[in-house]
Amino acid sequence: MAKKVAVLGAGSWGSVLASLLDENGSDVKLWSYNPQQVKELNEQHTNTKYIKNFTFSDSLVATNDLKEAIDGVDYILFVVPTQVTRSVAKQVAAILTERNQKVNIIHASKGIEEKTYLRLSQVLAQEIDAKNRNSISVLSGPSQAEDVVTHDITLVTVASDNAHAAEEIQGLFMNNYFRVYTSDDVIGVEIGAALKNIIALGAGALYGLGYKDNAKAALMTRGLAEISRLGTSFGANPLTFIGLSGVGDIIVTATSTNSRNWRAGNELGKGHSLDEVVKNMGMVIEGIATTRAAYELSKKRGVEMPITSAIYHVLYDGADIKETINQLMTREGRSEIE
Ligand SMILES: NC(=O)C1=CN([C@@H]2O[C@H](COP(=O)(O)OP(=O)(O)OC[C@H]3O[C@@H](n4cnc5c(N)ncnc54)[C@H](OP(=O)(O)O)[C@@H]3O)[C@@H](O)[C@H]2O)C=CC1
Ligand SMILES: O=C(CO)COP(=O)(O)O
Repeated sequence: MAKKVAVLGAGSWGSVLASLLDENGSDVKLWSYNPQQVKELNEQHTNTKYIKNFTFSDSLVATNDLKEAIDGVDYILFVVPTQVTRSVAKQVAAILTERNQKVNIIHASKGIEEKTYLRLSQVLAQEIDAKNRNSISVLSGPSQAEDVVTHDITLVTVASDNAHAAEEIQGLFMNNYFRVYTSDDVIGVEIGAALKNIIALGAGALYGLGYKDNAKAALMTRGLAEISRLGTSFGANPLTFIGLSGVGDIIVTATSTNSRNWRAGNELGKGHSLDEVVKNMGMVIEGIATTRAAYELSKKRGVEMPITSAIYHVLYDGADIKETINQLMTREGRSEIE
């Protein structure tokens, strides 16, 4: 029997994942808090603000009513921006508790919550009572929505606290263009996914400033080194960082001109202000808040993260980008592997 899935968040990624699940035969409800967007999805079968030149199948149903969206579902997939995940989870939790309903939770968002420094599986575990959930899983990897919607070959990972749930979710999403691997390293997958956005911002900025391929490779490689340092300090498996949600996602996000983080960095590199960049993007640029969260987290944990720190000072202290790059390059020499 078809699994019932509620997809919460109808931005680029939520609507494309909902479409993929619908295509795979799941019974999908796509929830958006924006009634205009729901109307457009149900009547025109388009989502023009977020996914250009694409018509969704008329079997994909959107709703503005959260109670209706999650009624009787097997899975709830959260795909709202990181910093609003807690508020949506609170609303979901109240409904599940009232109905005494038990579900499997998945999220596909990429970030660290500001102030609490929590990964999203931790946020969801705090908000949704254990008696209302069987499992919490994260779906992540190099997967630009714009490429998934055109059926480009895409490989991702589902990491879970429950091996059986990971395999079920793998089956739910897999098809001939979307291949899913399982993992038990929730910490590594979430940290890799969240922090690669910082590196994508940096890669875009380097490009905007006129730096070339060597600079990009340097940033991506040393960026991954510091992400791994932070991740392993929390107990992540180091091998996760050379997998899809580590190096894989850095490659796509730090090189794709579709990446919002890369594009934002590029605009900053060309001299535009952060306010201007955020205003013109009209979509979430997760790396901005996650840079601050990761910077503060690295200080608290005593983990050295020079690239994150440099990008933090550019974003939040108005530091000059060229001068910041010069400071990074002229630090004392050291061994590559420490
Ligand atoms: N886009 C991609 O290719 C990929 C994105 N991701 C991750 O998925 C997550 C979502 O990204 P994406 O879909 O691209 O983001 P978008 O900016 O495209 O869309 C965000 C969606 O969230 C909605 N939203 C904003 N605030 C709230 C709120 N308070 N409550 C409910 N809904 C809200 C927006 O509605 P409104 O329009 O009304 O503001 C919009 O529908 C991010 O963490 C991102 O890193 C992961 C892999 C790929
Ligand atoms: O995470 C992504 C691809 O894997 C999408 O990144 P952006 O949010 O930068 O577009």
